[in-house]
Amino acid sequence: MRARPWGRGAVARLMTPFNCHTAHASSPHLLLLRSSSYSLLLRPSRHRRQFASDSSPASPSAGSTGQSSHTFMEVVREVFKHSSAHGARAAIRADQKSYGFVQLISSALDVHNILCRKKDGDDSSIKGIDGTGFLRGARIGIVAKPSAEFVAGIFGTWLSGGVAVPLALSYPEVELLHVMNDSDISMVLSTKEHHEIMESISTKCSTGYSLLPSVESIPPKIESQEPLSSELTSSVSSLLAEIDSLKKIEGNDPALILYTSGTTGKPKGVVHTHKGILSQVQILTEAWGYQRSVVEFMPKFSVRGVWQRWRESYPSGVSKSNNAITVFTGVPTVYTRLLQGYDTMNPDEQSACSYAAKQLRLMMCGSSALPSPLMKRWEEVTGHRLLERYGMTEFVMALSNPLHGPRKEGTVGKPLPRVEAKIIMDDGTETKAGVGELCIRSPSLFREYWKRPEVTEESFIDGGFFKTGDTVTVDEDGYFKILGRTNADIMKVGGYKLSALEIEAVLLEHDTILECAVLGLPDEAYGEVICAIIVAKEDVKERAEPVSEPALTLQALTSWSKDKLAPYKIPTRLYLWDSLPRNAMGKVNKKELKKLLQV
Ligand SMILES: Nc1ncnc2c1ncn2[C@@H]1O[C@H](COP(=O)(O)OP(=O)(O)OP(=O)(O)O)[C@@H](O)[C@H]1O
Repeated sequence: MRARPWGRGAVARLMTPFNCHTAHASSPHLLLLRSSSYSLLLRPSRHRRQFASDSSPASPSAGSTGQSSHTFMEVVREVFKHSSAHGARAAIRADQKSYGFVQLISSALDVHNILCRKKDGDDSSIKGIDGTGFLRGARIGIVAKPSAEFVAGIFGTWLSGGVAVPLALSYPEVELLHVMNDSDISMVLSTKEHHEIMESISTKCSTGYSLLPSVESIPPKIESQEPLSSELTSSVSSLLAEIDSLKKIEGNDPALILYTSGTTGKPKGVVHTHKGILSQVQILTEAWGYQRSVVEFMPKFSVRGVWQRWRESYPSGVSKSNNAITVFTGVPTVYTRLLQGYDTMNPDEQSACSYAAKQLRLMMCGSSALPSPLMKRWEEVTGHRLLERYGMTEFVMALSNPLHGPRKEGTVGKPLPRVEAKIIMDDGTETKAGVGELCIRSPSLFREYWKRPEVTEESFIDGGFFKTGDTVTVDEDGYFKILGRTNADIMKVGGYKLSALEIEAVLLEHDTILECAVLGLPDEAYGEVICAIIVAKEDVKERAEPVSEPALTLQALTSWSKDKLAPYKIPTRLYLWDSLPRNAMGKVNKKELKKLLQV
């Protein structure tokens, strides 16, 4: 492994307790693309120069060359070059440590040497490697919590011409084996904490295995904006020369395979290209006003940890900290849990937390429907009207409520810049105001499902629009409303097509109901009947249990629903559960629930 490019002293002169932004992604595969799981924290740069949106859409480079880039790695390289001219820049924070581009690139080159076995001078045993040490699209599995090591692993794979396959830590072994075999992984890279398990699984799959090198962090309390020492400048130059000597990756080359969460079937490998990833970064930078920023990972979600981090960012009555968080994004369950934590605090803590949360620039929500009572309560507590957006593994983000302008409750907003959306009805014709399947065309669209050409073909309609499988409608202002997954949330009851999400939204207004899932169960007379699974609020449960009464009866629910839902939309079966089974994304797998309830 290469010696680190600088000594401690040199690093110490570099670092700036800096102002960029901080992001967390709970699931490694979403790191660069969508912080769709539980939180994304961003803080802005003091410098107004933007990472991508200040450039024209076709010219996303960091700006120093004025040339357009075709891959995210070219952008990273430009930023890296720029950093070397203006001093060190932190790019990532995790576990209270900062990591700059220089450290990340240095580590990425170490990864490249591991993958291509340059160190030993031997021919690599990696399947797919060519004579020049280029991986030619070989798949590299990466197992690491959200961390600098994870990022360096991805960058190192890309520098080597490989395709990164992030492997979720939460996968049970059988699913891990499915993903590794399906994507035909050549080598697995993992951090020390997963060494044992990953080495043994790699052996079972006859796959190469190596540890990810650890990334050196920037020592704390480093003066900001200090120019690089001459020693470091020459290290940077040699790193850049090393990168330049590598074979170039092209925009259309595959970069990532992300496995779908499997809500609607066995996980499929979604292949994203370098060009597509770069487009997604540009689109979101423009739509959500991202600036050059530091990404801060919170490897493990903690209610207390999030509130605490906001309070540290904005202490009451004192000016904000240098590392202040400015953007946060989560799935609805995250906001529910944050509010539960808030409710257990004393009034002083509550007011400090509310004050801190109010100071953030932006808070977003997505991945599943945001219940109205949750949206309202969050606004009361933090002053933030959550920006709801819609995304999917296949194109990452496509629709969003606006950064500036009305954020409409119950909708996911309009198409993002350069994204087109249309609604196709059952007969294949387009509707401008009716109900149908949402189809998306976007520069960020995936290329194909890995090794599933038929499924890929079936998923597109003429003109390159991708069929999302979601049933939607659009209002008079062009805001889209998600009615649900066509094959899981759309119920066919006595000739009516009903949206489970719409019924859930109404039920959640009931005082007793904390969470609910509505689904259709087979019925001979009606085709399907509406079934509601309900989790009652804690205080209601506590009152009901001692007197052995249910927290809610079907009769009570029916009479409450009468003036809120049409008669054919009122559930006719009710289950009271202690909790709803949710996957890592906080989603309920209705296909599984249906199987369970039909037994
Ligand atoms: N804001 C939102 N409101 C309602 N639903 C949403 C929202 N954002 C995303 N979704 C749902 O999440 C889906 C995309 O999630 P993801 O790509 O993880 O797939 P999945 O359905 O969870 O899994 P799989 O593709 O394996 O079936 C969308 O198709 C949509 O049904």
